Amino acid sequence: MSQLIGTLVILGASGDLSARLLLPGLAQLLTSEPERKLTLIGAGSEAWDDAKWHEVITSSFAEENASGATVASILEGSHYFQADVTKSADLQKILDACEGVPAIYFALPPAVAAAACAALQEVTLPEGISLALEKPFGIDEQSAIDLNALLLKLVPEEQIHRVDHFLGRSTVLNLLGLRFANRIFEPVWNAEHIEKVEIIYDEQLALEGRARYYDTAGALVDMIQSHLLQVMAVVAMEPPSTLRSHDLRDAKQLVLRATRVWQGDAIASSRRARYTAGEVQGRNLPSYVDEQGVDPKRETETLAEVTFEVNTWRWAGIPFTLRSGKALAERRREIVITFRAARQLPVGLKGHNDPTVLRVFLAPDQMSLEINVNGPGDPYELERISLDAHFGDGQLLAYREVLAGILDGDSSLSVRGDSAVEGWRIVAPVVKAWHDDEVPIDSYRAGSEGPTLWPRI
Ligand SMILES: NC(=O)C1=CN([C@@H]2O[C@H](COP(=O)(O)OP(=O)(O)OC[C@H]3O[C@@H](n4cnc5c(N)ncnc54)[C@H](OP(=O)(O)O)[C@@H]3O)[C@@H](O)[C@H]2O)C=CC1
Ligand SMILES: O=C1O[C@H](COP(=O)(O)O)[C@@H](O)[C@H](O)[C@H]1O
Repeated sequence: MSQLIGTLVILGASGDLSARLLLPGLAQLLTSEPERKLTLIGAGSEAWDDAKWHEVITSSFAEENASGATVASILEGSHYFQADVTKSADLQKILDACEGVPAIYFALPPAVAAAACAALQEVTLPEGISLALEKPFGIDEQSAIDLNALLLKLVPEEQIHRVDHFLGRSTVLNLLGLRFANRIFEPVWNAEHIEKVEIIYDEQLALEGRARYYDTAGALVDMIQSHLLQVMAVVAMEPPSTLRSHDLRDAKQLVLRATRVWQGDAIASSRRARYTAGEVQGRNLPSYVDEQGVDPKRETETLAEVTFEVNTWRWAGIPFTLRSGKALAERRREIVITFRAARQLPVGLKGHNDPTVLRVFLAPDQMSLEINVNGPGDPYELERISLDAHFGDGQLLAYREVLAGILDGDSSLSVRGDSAVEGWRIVAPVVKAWHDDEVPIDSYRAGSEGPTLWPRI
């Protein structure tokens, strides 16, 4: 750890991301690495004072049982600024109060974050300042290109962190270790031996009061355009020679550049649906369209599934299906690699020649390898077993890793500008087909496994 940043400024400090994810992540980081020295500044439109801000920090830190001298000093030295962060004068005042090199975290709605970046053009920026932006980065390919151009007028690429907390996950690093530190996987990690790849992120959580953002995004933009395509890029990348930022990001970008909707047919290779009233884990949920702040005319999907192809020598012809949805029966967060079945079973072996399946589970980090063995009983009869393993500590918060990257100036796990644009390019045909109503919006009961007619993956 060699920390470059002296002050972390959270713009949008009164929002959900700040209280629920950023502050607990910071608490975990500072508790486990007490040698870090940091000043924390919060800014937002709410008329809070320092006392109210300290209350918010204290309550978020308590969730992680934060303790230690750094944690105490954070509270003591932290200030809150009521500000309109789209005004240069307000931003200048905040930056003038920073100690050491600041990092600005834009925990703001995307349009406000873009306006705040525009306002930074009129501000004197301290040398070395880092800018951390949340997803969605822009609202389409062109706006992402424009936002990149604006950011690059302010700071060099190395000082921009386009946060994708799925890349902060130790699971993704575990995936690299699994693939590249074992001789048994890499030689079969290709179209010759793999039949299909699925990346599934089913949530039991529903809208959770986030209509203001979610109703204009939907599951495709919220999860597939950003997080799941990034995870797919890690699954499909060529072996990087180092884990340094350039190598890792180049390898991911090569995958994304080669990716398009399956057979170029956005209508046939995508599905969308929206939940109706139901019960999830004992919670009664209204229909999505009846949630406060939702405009039913937008036809926002809460479940999206899209199949892509990666047109490289390694992957040509292999479907990569990405799915994510809310208010589903089960929480499923897994990467499923289905291998091709054995070419031929020796005559005499009975039972199914089921393909080997490798499942990598995301948070908590686990894996299972489902294989055929000659189990107990009839030794000629094949049986299915699963070799299960837990990767290290499943308790690390993704935002702890995100914040560590920002504070240490390590952008290897954040999304590079060209990658952010590529994500929009890849999903654009699906966005258009859905917008033009060429793919019907199905429905599913909250607490179910999804629309009954959808094949289960
Ligand atoms: N919440 C989550 O689970 C996740 C969120 N994200 C991303 O994080 C970002 C923020 O999301 P979230 O926290 O949920 O959103 P919220 O709406 O909860 O918070 C946004 C905050 O920004 C403030 N704000 C808006 N406009 C201004 C302004 N002009 N000046 C100062 N403050 C302003 C809001 O204040 P006010 O309410 O007073 O307008 C609010 O405190 C989004 O890009 C989202 O996609 C990413 C991953 C997960
Ligand atoms: O970015 C987002 O991610 C969460 C899912 O991530 P998790 O780490 O909280 O499981 C998702 O619920 C949310 O809609 C999305 O904006």
